[in-house]
Order: sequence, then C-alpha cells, then structure tokens
Amino acid sequence: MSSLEEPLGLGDLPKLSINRLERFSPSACRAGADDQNTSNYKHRNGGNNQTFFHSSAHSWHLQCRYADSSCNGLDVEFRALPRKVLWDLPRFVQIVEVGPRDGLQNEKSIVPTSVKIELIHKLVASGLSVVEATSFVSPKWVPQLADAKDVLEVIRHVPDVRFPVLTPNLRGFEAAVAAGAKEVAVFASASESFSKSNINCTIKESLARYRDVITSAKKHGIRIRGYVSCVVGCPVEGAIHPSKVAYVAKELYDMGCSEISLGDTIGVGTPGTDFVALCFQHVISWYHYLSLPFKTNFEASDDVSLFLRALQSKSINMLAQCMCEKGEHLLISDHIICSFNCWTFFNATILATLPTYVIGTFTLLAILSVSGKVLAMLEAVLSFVPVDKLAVHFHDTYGQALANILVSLQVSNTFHILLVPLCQLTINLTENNHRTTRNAVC
Ligand SMILES: CC(C)(COP(=O)([O-])OP(=O)([O-])OC[C@H]1O[C@@H](n2cnc3c(N)ncnc32)[C@H](O)[C@@H]1OP(=O)([O-])[O-])[C@@H](O)C(=O)NCCC(=O)NCCSC(=O)C[C@@](C)(O)CC(=O)[O-]
Repeated sequence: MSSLEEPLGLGDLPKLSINRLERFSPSACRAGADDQNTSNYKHRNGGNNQTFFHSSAHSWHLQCRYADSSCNGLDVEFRALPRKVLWDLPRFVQIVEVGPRDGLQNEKSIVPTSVKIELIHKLVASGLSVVEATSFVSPKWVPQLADAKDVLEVIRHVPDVRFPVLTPNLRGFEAAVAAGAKEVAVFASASESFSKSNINCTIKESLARYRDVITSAKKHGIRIRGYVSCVVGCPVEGAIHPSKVAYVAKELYDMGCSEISLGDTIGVGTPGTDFVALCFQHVISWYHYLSLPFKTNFEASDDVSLFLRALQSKSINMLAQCMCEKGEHLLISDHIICSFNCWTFFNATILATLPTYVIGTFTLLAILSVSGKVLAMLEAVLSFVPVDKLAVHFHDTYGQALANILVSLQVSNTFHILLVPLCQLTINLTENNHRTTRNAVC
C-alpha cells in the first residue's frame, strides 16, 4: 500500500480537546436501521481505527475496523474522532460520474470521440459503476456532444456498468434508445429563466415534455433519472426558494423518475454547518497539505479511485490528502473540503501574506457557517421525495462542493445516493503526463 492509499490516522494530528470535538455531533443526528446493525462491518482486529475497501463490479463497500478494547478510554475516544467529526455518514454511497457529459459539454474545443471513449473506459476501470456518458441534445445547442451516438455505441458493451444519457425531449429519447441506451435522464429546472435558456421552454412545458419521455421510457423498460437544476441559485434569478425545488422534484418523482438529482448548477450552495467543524476541516487540510510530498505523475484511474476511496472512507484525512494531490494534477476537484485552493496559494508564493490569508479564510468560513442554503433545500425536497431516491450534484465553483456533499450525507445516514460531477477536463492522452484543464465546475 502506498502512502497515498494508506489513510492517515487522526493520531497524527496535534492533540485536540475531545469536548470541543464532541460539539460537532448534531442533535438531529439519527442512527439508521442499517447502522443499528453494523456487526458485519465491525471487526475487532487489535489494530487502530482503519478503513479499508474492497471493490466489486457494482459497488464499493466500506468496512471499518474499530480500536481494540485494550485501548484506554481516551484513545478510544480519540480514535473515534472521524466519526464524531463526520457524524453518522451512510455506509454506502453510490457515485454517478458525470464528467464525460457535464464536464465535456462545456469544453471550448471539441474533444475527439476516441478520447471520450478512452476517458469513459478509464473511469470505469477506476471502479465507477455508473457513468453518465453523453447527451442526446440538439447539436446546435451543444456541439461538444454531437457524437453521442458514436460514443454510446462503443461503450454500451462494457459489462456491469450503467451509462445514463441526457435526453431533453422525445426525439432525444428515441435517438438514445436506438443507440442502445438502457438508462436516460431528463433535466428540468427550479428556475424559470434557466429553463428557458437551457432547454428553451418554461418549467411547465418542460414537465409536459418529460411526461412524454417518461411514459415512453416506461414502455421500453428504461430507467429514468430526473435532474432539477438551480436548486440553490440561478445565474439570472439569484436565490431560488426551496419550495420551487420541491415542486419540480415532486413532479419528476411522481411521473416515475427512479431517482431525483438535485443540481447546484452554479455552485452557490453553502453547507451551513458548524463553524468549528468547518475550521477543523480546514486546519486538517492544511496539515496534510504541508506534510505530504507531491506526486508528479498521475494516471486518471489512480486519481479517480483515490477520490472514491476518500469519499467512501469517511476519512477527512484522505479527503485532505486527495486535495493535496489534486492541487497540481487535478482531475476531480480543486477544492476538497475547504474553500481555498492551497496549490494556487503556494504557487503564487504569497506566504508573506499568510496573516491576510488566515483572517480572510476564517472570515469566509464564519460567513459560510451561518449562511447555509443546502440544508433548507434538502428539507423541502425531503417532504415529497424519499431520501433513498435522492442524489446531489454540486458544482464546485466556489469550492463548496465537498462540504455540501458532506452536509447532504449528514442529513440522513440513509441518504445513500451521491453524485459527484468531475471537473470539466481535457486529458491529452497522447502525452506522458495527463494534463487537465481546470474550470470552475467541479
Ligand atoms: C431542448 C432543445 C432541443 C430545444 O431546442 P429548440 O431549439 O427549442 O428545439 P427545436 O425543437 O426547435 O429544435 C431545434 C433543432 O434541434 C433539433 N433537435 C431538437 N431536439 C433534438 C435532439 N434531442 N437531438 C438532436 N437534435 C434535436 C431539431 O430537429 C431542430 O433542428 P433543425 O430542424 O433546426 O435542423 C435544446 O434546447 C437543447 O438541446 N438543449 C439542451 C441544452 C443542454 O444540453 N444543456 C446542458 C444540460 S446540463 C443541465 O441542464 C444541468 C445538469 C443536468 O447538469 C444539472 C446541473 O448541473 O444542475
């Protein structure tokens, strides 16, 4: 196991007051049925609190080893810290990778079809079992994905992986089915303005359109995901009221979508979690950033699988590690937990301005902690859509995607479906080192 793969223990961290950390545990935290019966996940192995993985074709499973009973009380408490900090997160997370669609649709230059196919193969090789491959939308609107049919025709033969594709209307749906799609996604918006600019119709019209698509999909036995865009904010209208999100989510769910994905399209969501928790995450990120050497070469698959492990390990250390590694050779997110890009910071060699940075960052964290929008939105949607039918899709425009995902997971430890859009990326597969272009989207 390389140092990268090995989760760092929180024992490596400077001592912190246990009482202070216990504050992170929210009163709302509730143990799900699954967690009440986790004996098959607990192994007394006489070792430290470790996390390890085993992957199968369909899912990644997390198994935790708990500290042995010979540890003294303080150690046991201390080793339980990740759990206290991250609360009761679900044991299982489904990741729906959307990079080939959501990332590539915004690339300025058109990525060759063969490169898209290779990217998808690499993502699958990293252990992902659901990869949103492309969109059957108008090529006039999205020329970057005009090769949807060619992409799908090749990758659909990959076994044991789901490849949903976006379909904005019946025409797109029929083209997708003809190309071999077994799963589609429709995409409505909670913002009227965004709906018009994205799919050229009102919310009401879009829902009528999707009703036709969904009816047809049901006849074909095709599974449908439903997106709601702008769940927190719209580039035109600004803040979006949670009730609007709940309305569209409910409509799509009632029509028969098997899963509703809540999209923070412009990345303005804020978690609204405890200020102390945010600061703690930030400090740990820095601790690992400073203590880890950088790797110079990255394979796309390594990169992705590291991130998957980070997510699923529930280990804040791994997330921080991931952030450090991603700083230069980013495939996924240039911000993992905190709201600051450490590598940019370092590269700019502005260490001299450290006090400014510290004050600025903690002020920002303080603002974020009181202005959380994601929880209110989730609460509204959860009144109409069961938690196990929800996914979240956070863009990382302001570095909040991971924090928002974390808080979404905390909403319920049965909130088991998670969507993480990869950053928009271009991988030059002809070069020895994969180069990525980083854009504002996670
Ligand atoms: C919905 C339309 C088609 C309406 O576009 P329109 O111009 O109103 O529709 P139209 O019916 O007048 O068709 C215009 C032309 O497109 C053709 N056309 C029509 N439909 C299709 C089709 N399916 N496939 C291929 N071609 C199609 C149609 O045949 C016609 O061609 P022409 O006769 O002029 O030669 C258009 O607005 C469109 O394609 N929009 C998609 C835009 C898009 O993909 N945006 C990005 C999606 S990402 C997102 O929404 C957010 C999400 C999901 O990522 C979550 C988040 O981040 O929050």
